[in-house]
Amino acid sequence: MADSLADTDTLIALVSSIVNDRLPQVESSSVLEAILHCDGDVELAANYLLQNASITHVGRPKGKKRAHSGLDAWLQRDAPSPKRKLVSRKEPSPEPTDVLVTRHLSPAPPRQPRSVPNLLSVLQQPSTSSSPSKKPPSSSRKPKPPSSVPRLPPLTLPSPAMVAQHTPCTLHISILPPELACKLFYTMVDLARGGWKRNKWWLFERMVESPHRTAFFVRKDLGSNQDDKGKGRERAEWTEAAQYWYNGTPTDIPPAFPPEMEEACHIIERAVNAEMRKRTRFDMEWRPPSDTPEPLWQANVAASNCYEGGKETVGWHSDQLTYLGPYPTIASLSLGTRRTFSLRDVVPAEEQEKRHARTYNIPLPHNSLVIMHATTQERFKHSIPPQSAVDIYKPILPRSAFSISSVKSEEDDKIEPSNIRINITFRFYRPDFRPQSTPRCKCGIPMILRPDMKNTTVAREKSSRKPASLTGTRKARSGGTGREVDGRGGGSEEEDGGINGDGDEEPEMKYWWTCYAYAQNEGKGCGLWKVMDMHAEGRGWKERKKGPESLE
Ligand SMILES: O=C(O)CCC(=O)C(=O)O
Ligand SMILES: [Fe+2]
Repeated sequence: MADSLADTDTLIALVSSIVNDRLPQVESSSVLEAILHCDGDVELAANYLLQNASITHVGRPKGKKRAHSGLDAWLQRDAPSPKRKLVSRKEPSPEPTDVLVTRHLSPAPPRQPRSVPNLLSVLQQPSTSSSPSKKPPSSSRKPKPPSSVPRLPPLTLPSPAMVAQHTPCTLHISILPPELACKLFYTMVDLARGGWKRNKWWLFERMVESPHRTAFFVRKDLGSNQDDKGKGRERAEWTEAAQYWYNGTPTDIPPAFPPEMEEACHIIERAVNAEMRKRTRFDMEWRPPSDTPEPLWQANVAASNCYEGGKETVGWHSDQLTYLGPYPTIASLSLGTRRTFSLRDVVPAEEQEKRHARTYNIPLPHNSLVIMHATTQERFKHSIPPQSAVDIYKPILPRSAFSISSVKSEEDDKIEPSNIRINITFRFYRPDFRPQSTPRCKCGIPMILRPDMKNTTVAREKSSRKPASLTGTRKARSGGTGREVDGRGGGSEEEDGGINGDGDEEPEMKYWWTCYAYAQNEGKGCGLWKVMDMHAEGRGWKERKKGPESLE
């Protein structure tokens, strides 16, 4: 998916391009690990890699032309990079032999003052002007807390209770009947082997590739009360949207959910709706029309990832909201080998001098579901980090128990241990964010929607806002759920404004439409961005009430 890969994979490609002269063979998992250790600081991560590769002299070999001078020039324009001395550490002790082993970088060096813009903030923050602009952000250096503010170590959240306490997610163990989970695992592994792709996109002058394989599915039986024509139109539109899962690459018509996925989806929908009914909702969240029997949440697409071994990863990102809209709920099923799902909160601009972000690690066993509730995409980034070792997953039944393949072999009777993790994210693409409504940039390409995670737009507008709204913003950020649970059920539009009161408790999250052409257009785009305006764009349940010209 375009969104999910842009952030950290952008960093990976940038760091790789810097160290490439000296470390042409460096693996993306090692680069990623260096970036994680160095908190997203490109230069520090590059130096760290070079240091770990026992290269003592940082600099360019004489006479060798740098391949990406444009990018380098851009990186260095802000501040020249001084040479840094980094401490070299030892490799960790050898891993046990019954697990997969990949090369593991040593712990992070002591942090150094930054001299190169942090690419995460540069790439994600538009300029402070609210009009469309292609100017890069004026301030790329984030304020940092004084050294007296403690850095909180990563916290492992092994239980559903701890996940709910610290994050806006819920964890559901053994969500599917064991046989169904096992069968779905086999089905997805076979599909992945049959041709799932690594996402590819342009980064400046270089084509980069995701460190895992992926696929996108559209649900055939949407179960809504639309007629066949309506359903057909909706399917066609989401098919068009599918290419954005592949970073804007035009794609074939995505396949329908396989039967096992459909069966799993029904169970997952029940769990998601039960959970959503316990939570209050945001004004900008989706509400089904009051005259339909539709549940609060109904998956109409699914994206799947296959990670083979501990080296395959997905970098820090929040999911692109182009079709999900604000405050989406995403249900993420894990099958196969247990991997760690990491969440890290994004510190808003107004708190950046007061606290550090914290990483939360959730081990996800086979057949577990993480529901990323509203605010997860707005307040946190998530990743599947590389692991030096993974546990082997042993399916409970052999393939032959399911007659999955038409050609039977003796192998089908054996239970093969696996180092593969399959992830399926069930998603609801909103009717009021359907592709025909996506604004286009000057390149003529649909833009992508991203949340203003750092609240830079709100911070800018602070002076013109009423104090109650500020309280609401903070309230929604604190605590695990990111909002108050009032135990009310339902939450159809008839409750009219009651879901978050008069809006005072709703964080004033802003969203930006940004040019996305660069991902496929050899790294070139127009850089256009603009703030999304639900009202002016006719989106959301309030606009739906206003009449026929609205989007639904
Ligand atoms: O594999 C996972 O659990 C996360 C995948 C993910 O974040 C994504 O596909 O957007
Ligand atoms: Fe994601």
